Amino acid sequence: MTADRRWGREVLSGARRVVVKIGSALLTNDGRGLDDAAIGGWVDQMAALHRRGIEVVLVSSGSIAEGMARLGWHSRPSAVHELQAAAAVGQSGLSQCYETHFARHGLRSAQVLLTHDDLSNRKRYLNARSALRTLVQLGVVPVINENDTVVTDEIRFGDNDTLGALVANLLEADALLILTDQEGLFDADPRGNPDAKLIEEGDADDPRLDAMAGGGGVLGRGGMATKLRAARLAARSGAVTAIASGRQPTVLTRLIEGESLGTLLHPDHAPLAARKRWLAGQLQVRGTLTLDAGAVSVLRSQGSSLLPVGVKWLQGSFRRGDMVVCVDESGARVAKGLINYASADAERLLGQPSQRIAEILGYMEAPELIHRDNLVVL
Ligand SMILES: Nc1ncnc2c1ncn2[C@@H]1O[C@H](COP(=O)(O)OP(=O)(O)O)[C@@H](O)[C@H]1O
Ligand SMILES: N[C@@H](CCC(=O)OP(=O)(O)O)C(=O)O
Repeated sequence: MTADRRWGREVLSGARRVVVKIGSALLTNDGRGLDDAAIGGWVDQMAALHRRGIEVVLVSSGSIAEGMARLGWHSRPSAVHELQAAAAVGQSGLSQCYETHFARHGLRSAQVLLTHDDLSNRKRYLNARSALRTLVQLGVVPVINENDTVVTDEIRFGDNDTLGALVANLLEADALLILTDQEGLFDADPRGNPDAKLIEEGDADDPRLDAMAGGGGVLGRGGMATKLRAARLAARSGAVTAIASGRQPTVLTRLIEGESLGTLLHPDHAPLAARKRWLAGQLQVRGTLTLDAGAVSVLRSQGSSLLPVGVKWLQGSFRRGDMVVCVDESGARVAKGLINYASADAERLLGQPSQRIAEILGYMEAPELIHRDNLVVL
């Protein structure tokens, strides 16, 4: 993957707006509260980027670890309400820590806590976008985390890599810089494979990367699997993703200067329109449609709407307007979109030409199951 040199590191040198994500594996002293000195070092680097005129948005984990330390808890609780309480206590500490360090550079920071709902409801998504844009225009560094105290397990980002990518989409950032406890993405998890080799550069959508990226460590949540997924999401708005060690001295400045450090994952396609990116970022999917080969081909090659005639099977219980995923006959994901019919009605339309919809259902909402404006090919 390093042999293909069509990309180049210089893309980072031209970045005007970056999202920096700092993971749990780095932020805490082995799970015992925040590593204040290390955080101070990253803030120094972010301030240096800011001085160069680069807009910086930070996504930072660490609330639960800091909350546990403040509450004197030695092991991570498993009960949700305890985790939520720890997050509430720890988030103040996290915010305070960043504020103090940014203030040393004369910079203001702002705490922004988001939930999946904030980004899946289109109105709230647009609100979040304008608030964040305003903060950035004011020269403030937004410090974003998931609002762990109010989210339920069913609908959460869980890992902050995904949140970082969605923020990169939201703000059309040029780059997502993920700092973690490894030098980058290796061809196998270096924890169990001492001979694993660093992937220096690649295409975010390269399917060969899937087998390499494993799960997370004790403190982190998603591991490389969620970082790879984040790179793919970020690529949808044209952002390049760097995954690098937060322990490398001046890692952020060196990345921006184009130094060969960590892993760089490039977008392989033109950025999607904002609405399609929003669709792609939706995590909650209510049903699955299995498409025949013809439907898969027109969706992929022509960006067509999905008609009932091309759908073979359906799973799940959903309402009109819910998000469903479309797969091919081997189960591989092809597209996602908002469906025009509830599952009970959609079921009756499978394999049928659109002209028969009114006759079968007694009404016709639309000739297609998913209109192409509401469909994103994955
Ligand atoms: N192919 C891989 N290359 C590098 N790290 C990997 C790989 N697969 C799994 N990992 C693991 O991912 C971990 C980093 O992810 P995680 O623990 O979630 O950290 P963070 O809190 O920074 O998101 C590493 O400690 C590493 O053990
Ligand atoms: N939102 C959580 C962090 C989630 C998390 O650990 O994510 P990650 O840093 O991607 O492994 C917190 O602040 O504790």
